[in-house]
Amino acid sequence: MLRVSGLHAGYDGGTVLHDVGVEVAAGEVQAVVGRNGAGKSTLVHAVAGLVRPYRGEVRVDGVDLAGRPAHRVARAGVGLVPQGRRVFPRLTVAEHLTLAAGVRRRGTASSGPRWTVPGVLELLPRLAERLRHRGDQLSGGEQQMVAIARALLTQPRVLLLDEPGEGLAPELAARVRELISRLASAGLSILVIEQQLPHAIEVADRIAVLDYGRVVFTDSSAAVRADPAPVEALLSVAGAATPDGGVPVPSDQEAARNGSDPIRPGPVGGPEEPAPPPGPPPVATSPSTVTPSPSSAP
Ligand SMILES: Nc1ncnc2c1ncn2[C@@H]1O[C@H](COP(=O)(O)OP(=O)(O)OP(=O)(O)O)[C@@H](O)[C@H]1O
Repeated sequence: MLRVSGLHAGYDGGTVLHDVGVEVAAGEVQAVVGRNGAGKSTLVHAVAGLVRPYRGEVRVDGVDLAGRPAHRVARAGVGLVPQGRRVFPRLTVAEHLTLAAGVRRRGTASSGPRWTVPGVLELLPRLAERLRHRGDQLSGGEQQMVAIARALLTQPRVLLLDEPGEGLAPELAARVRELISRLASAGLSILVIEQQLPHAIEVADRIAVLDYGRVVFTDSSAAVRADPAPVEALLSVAGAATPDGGVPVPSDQEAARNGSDPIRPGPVGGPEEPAPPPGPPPVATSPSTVTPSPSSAP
């Protein structure tokens, strides 16, 4: 399982994530939604070891990985499907898979499925037809499949997906969400960044909203489906660019919640400051409805 607690992270001394906490049980899908620039990718990168947290814990099956470099985090069982896929243009699909299969995981044997190249090709049959194609000859969907296959071949217990449907045709994005559900059924803990709330509700067991680097809402997808208004309200200001295309001005309440002045600072907000009190939305605690089934590998 993945347990992130008290996570503060950012860039060049500026803080983007403030006291972030999130838990993902084995077999569970946790979606994180939030407005542009809320810190979603930073969260994924901090978990994956690509951004070094200032403080806080990133525990995978009880072992704190915070501050370890990305390759060691990967070896400890965290797979990343990055935003934009990051497929190598000159390598073939087969080469991508061979490289990934060569990454050895340290530590105890995985309780989940052990992924092999034939296994991922069975899961993603389209790739079997494209083994000789180079990265730059693949469609966006095929590149996404390569990115997922590559992550699975590192034998993750935790899978992080940063906007996996981005740039894909709706039908293909829906297939990726189906695939995510199947991977969770195989026992993985999955943290997925989703831009669209309906997609998050569809794919996830639980939803968390990140706003200005803080978790301001968390509840089951079922609860959000039944009453999406609170989350929609948190996300709605997202598109509210000012008429002149400038920086949106948060309400006073929002500014108070963020402990900042009403005009949002740029990417790095100066030296790290003590986190102001957490925002008002309650943090729900309803349990996951998913039963892990590690033995049901696809
Ligand atoms: N490498 C970086 N160096 C400095 N600042 C960064 C860097 N990456 C992101 N940021 C800043 O951190 C903040 C959070 O960015 P992040 O990419 O985590 O947000 P996001 O919620 O994923 O946004 P989006 O939905 O637009 O992808 C933004 O203000 C962004 O400009």
